[in-house]
Amino acid sequence: MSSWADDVEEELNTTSPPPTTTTPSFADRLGPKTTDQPSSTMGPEPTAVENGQIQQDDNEEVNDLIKNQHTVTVKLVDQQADPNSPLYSIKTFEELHLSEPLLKGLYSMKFNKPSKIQEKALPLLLSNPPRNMIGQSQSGTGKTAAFALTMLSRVDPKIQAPQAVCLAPSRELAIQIQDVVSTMAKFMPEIKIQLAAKESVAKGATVDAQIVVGTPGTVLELCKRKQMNVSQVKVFVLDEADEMINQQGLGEQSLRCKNTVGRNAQIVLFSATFPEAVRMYAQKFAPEANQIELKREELSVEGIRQLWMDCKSQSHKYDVLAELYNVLTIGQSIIFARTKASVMEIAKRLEADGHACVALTGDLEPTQRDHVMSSFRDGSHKVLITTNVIARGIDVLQVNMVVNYDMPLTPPPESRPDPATYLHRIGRTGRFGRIGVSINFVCDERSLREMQAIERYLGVKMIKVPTDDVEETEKVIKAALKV
Ligand SMILES: Nc1ncnc2c1ncn2[C@@H]1O[C@H](COP(=O)(O)OP(=O)(O)OP(=O)(O)O)[C@@H](O)[C@H]1O
Repeated sequence: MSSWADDVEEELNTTSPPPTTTTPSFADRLGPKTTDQPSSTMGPEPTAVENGQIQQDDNEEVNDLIKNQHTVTVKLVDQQADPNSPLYSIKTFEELHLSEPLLKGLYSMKFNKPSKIQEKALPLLLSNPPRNMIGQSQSGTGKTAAFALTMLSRVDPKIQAPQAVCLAPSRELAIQIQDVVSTMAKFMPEIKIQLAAKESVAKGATVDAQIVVGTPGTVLELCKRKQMNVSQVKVFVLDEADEMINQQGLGEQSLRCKNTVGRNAQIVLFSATFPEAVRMYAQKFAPEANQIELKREELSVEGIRQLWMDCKSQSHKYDVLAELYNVLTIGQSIIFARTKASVMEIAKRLEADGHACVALTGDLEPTQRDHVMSSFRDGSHKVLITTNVIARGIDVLQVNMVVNYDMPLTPPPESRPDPATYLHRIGRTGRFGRIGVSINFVCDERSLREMQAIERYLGVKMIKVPTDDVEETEKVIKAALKV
C-alpha cells in the first residue's frame, strides 16, 4: 500500500490542470465594448453620492443592514431539506449548538448575530453528514467566519494532525485568515492553527496543527517533503475560490491539494464572485454542493460610492492622485495599479513629493511583505499602493477609499475589462456595512471603454467628479464618506 506521501507525489505528477484555457473568462461574457445601452440584467439605478444611507455605526445596526440588503438564492442538494426547518437558517449563533468556548470566542470578537451569509451557510456547513458548499456573498459580509467556524467545529483536538485545510491566493490573506481563526479559537487552547505560507514552517518541522491555513504552493511543498500529513483532513476550504480554481497555476495547485487530501473531505468554496463559467467548474470541483448564489445585480456593495475621474493623460493621473492625498488620508486608502513597476514608481514619486505611503508587490521578500502589511494594518501608513496581489479578501476596516489608478484587466494576452477583480478591489472598502468610496482613473478612450464595460456588466453608473477642481472633488468625497 502506498503511503500518503507517495499519493502526494503521484498527484503532483498525474493530476491534470483545471480547464484554465478552455473555460471562458469572466470578461469573455462582457457585452461588446462600444455598446452604450445597459444589459438586460442591469441592477437598480445607482444612488446619488449624497444618498449614502449606510451608517458606519455599531455592529448591531451594521448587522441588520447586511442581513436586509439582499435575498440570496439557496440551492440545496438535499431536496428533502425543509426550508421551514429552524436549522435552514439561523438568527443567533446559539442555534448552531456550537461548543461553549467557540461561542465565547465569537462573542469576544463582538460577533453578536450572524450576518446573512453566516445565517444561511452555517446550518448547511455544519449539518451531518457533511455536504460540500459553494457559497457566494458580497465582499465584506463575513464569509471568513462561516468557514472558520466550520473548521473549528469539525476538528478533533485530541488528534494532533491536520484535519482542516484552508487555502487562499495570497500570503497576506492566508495570514489574515489564520489570525481570524486563531482569535475565534482563543478559548480553545488545545487547537493549533498553523500558517503554511513561504518561510512559515521551519525546514524539517512536522505540521501537527489541527487547522492549516496557507497558500497552495507551500501546502503542496510541505506534503511533498512529508512535513505535513493530510490523510485525516475532513474539511478543505478554498477562499476566493473562483480565482483559486480558475487562475493558471493557482488552479492547478488547488486541484492537486484537493486530490491530495482525499475523497472524504467536505469541500467548501467561498467567494464574492463566481462567474458563470467558473461556477460550472466549481460544481465539478465540489460535487453535489449546496449552493448560495447571488444574482449579477446583487454583486455590488451598496455602501461603496463608485466615482470616476477623467484624467488628461497617464502622467496627469499621478498629479490627480497627489492632489487627492488629503482625502486619501482621511481614513486609509488602497491604490491599485496594473504593474509592479508602476506601483513602485507611484510610491517613489509620492514619497519624493512628501506624501508618505507604502508599496506591496509580489516581488518583495516575505518578511518585507509582512512588514508593509502590518504597518498598513496598524495605521502607521495610511496609503498603500499595490497590484492585484491583495485585491482579494484583505480586511482593514479603516480603508474608506480605493483608487483604481489603472482599470483592472484580465491577465494578458486577453487583457479585457475584469469586473470580478474590480468588485474585489473596491470591496477592500465598505466592509460589513461601512461606507466607502472608489475612484476610477480614466485617461484615454481605451480606459474609458474598460470602465464602461464594467459599468454595464455590473449595472452601475459611476459618478464623474472633476479633475480640475480639487475642492469640489474633496467635497463630493467627504459627503459620500459623511465626514
Ligand atoms: N457576525 C458578525 N458580526 C460582526 N462583524 C462581523 C461578523 N461577521 C464578520 N464580521 C466582520 O466583517 C468584516 C468582513 O468579514 P470578512 O473579511 O469575513 O468578509 P468576506 O465576506 O470574507 O469579504 P471578502 O469577499 O472581501 O473576502 C470583518 O472585519 C469581520 O470581523
